[in-house]
Amino acid sequence: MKTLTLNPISKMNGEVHLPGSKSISNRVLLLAALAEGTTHITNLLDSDDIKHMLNALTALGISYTLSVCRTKCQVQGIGGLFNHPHALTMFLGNAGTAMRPLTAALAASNVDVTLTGEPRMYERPIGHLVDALNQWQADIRYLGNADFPPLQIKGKALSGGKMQIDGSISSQFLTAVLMVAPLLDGDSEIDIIGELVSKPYIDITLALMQRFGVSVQNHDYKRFSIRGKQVYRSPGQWLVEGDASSASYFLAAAAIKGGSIKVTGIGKHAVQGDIHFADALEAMGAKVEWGDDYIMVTRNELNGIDRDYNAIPDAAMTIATTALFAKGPTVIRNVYNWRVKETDRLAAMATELRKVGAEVEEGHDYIKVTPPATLKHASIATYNDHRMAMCFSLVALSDTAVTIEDPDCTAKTFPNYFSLFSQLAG
Ligand SMILES: O=C(O)C1=C[C@@H](OP(=O)(O)O)[C@@H](O)[C@H](O)C1
Ligand SMILES: C=C(OP(=O)(O)O)C(=O)O
Repeated sequence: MKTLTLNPISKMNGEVHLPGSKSISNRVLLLAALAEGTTHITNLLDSDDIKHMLNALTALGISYTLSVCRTKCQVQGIGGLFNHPHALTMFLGNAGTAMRPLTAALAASNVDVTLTGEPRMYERPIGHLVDALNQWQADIRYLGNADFPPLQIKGKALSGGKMQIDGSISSQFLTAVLMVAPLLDGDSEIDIIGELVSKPYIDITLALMQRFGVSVQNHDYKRFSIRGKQVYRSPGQWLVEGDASSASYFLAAAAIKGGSIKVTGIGKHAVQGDIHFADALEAMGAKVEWGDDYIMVTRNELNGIDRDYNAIPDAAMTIATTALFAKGPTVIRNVYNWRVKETDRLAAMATELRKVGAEVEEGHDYIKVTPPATLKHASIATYNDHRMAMCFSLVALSDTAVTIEDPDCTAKTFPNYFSLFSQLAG
């Protein structure tokens, strides 16, 4: 297996222009395909998750042109739901932002599609979404285990109406039904069962739908009302914000071993909740400066903090390895759904943090990290989880090297992460 050893780094400094947000890239591609008009997207993310969405759109007959660098894309919208005469099979890798929204959009389209993915995708639950769509009389079958992909979808016109959806495991299920609801014949009223997780991702969905001309009434994240028979209209140009989750590794690196690092492409007005990772770093002691199009972090003494990270589950992983450099313990709370992402992230994080010498308490939905006096060299297993690989690069900001197994797993969201990270070292 390929490994990458990062030698100890004494200082991190510089500026990074962030690749486009994964969450926004895949939403905009889908909305642009369903909209009337042409959407000219710039700063599109070029990574595996986005390739899966693009391949799905190709299979469905959507016309688009992609620039050579794959960060500019011009999408010709079809002004409504998909319509494809032949049965299709689509491989969606491990991209939640492709699998979940496409499941809802295809269930309401004139298509016959089998959705497949990587082995881990077959362990990531989708039952809450399928149960919800069944209340609208969708025809979706499990081809493997009940409640998990692969799925067979015989799409047909759905008329919307009342729906109850469980929001306690993933917000992506709600995102999926919100995006399709305006295109149905009838009005929809969606009630959330349980406490909705990862709420800021719903804000991203609603903000993007708004830019495509459709508004949703949000009753305190407990009920959503959407009129049917609407049309998405392309806003014309779309500049994708930088990826705030990807920014977290650089901002944490600055907090630990700056100097200062400035990330550009996101700023104080960004729509992604993960920009608030910078608030957590500030609460730990780092200095943070916010601009319209940048966030800059400067090193300071770091202290462990105890927080609820339900709103920012992806960036919260970066707090777990930043904790190795803080005084006192750090507690990351209310992240049960780490267990159903690229790997069981609570278990993986606990195992790998212990390898570098940390004392770790792994709870049902939290992790407590107490740093060691000195870090130990270790070979870090990454579980085909891009964020495990990126988080553990921070261990090199010590007097100890770190070896990252299968570093190429960052291709899911950030193929050139390690080269950008190394450029800031010195
Ligand atoms: O909607 C999105 O773009 C995402 C929502 C989050 O998932 P959950 O809602 O499952 O927590 C996040 O972890 C994922 O990386 C992207
Ligand atoms: C959970 C993640 O991905 P997905 O969009 O596949 O859910 C992630 O990127 O951390």
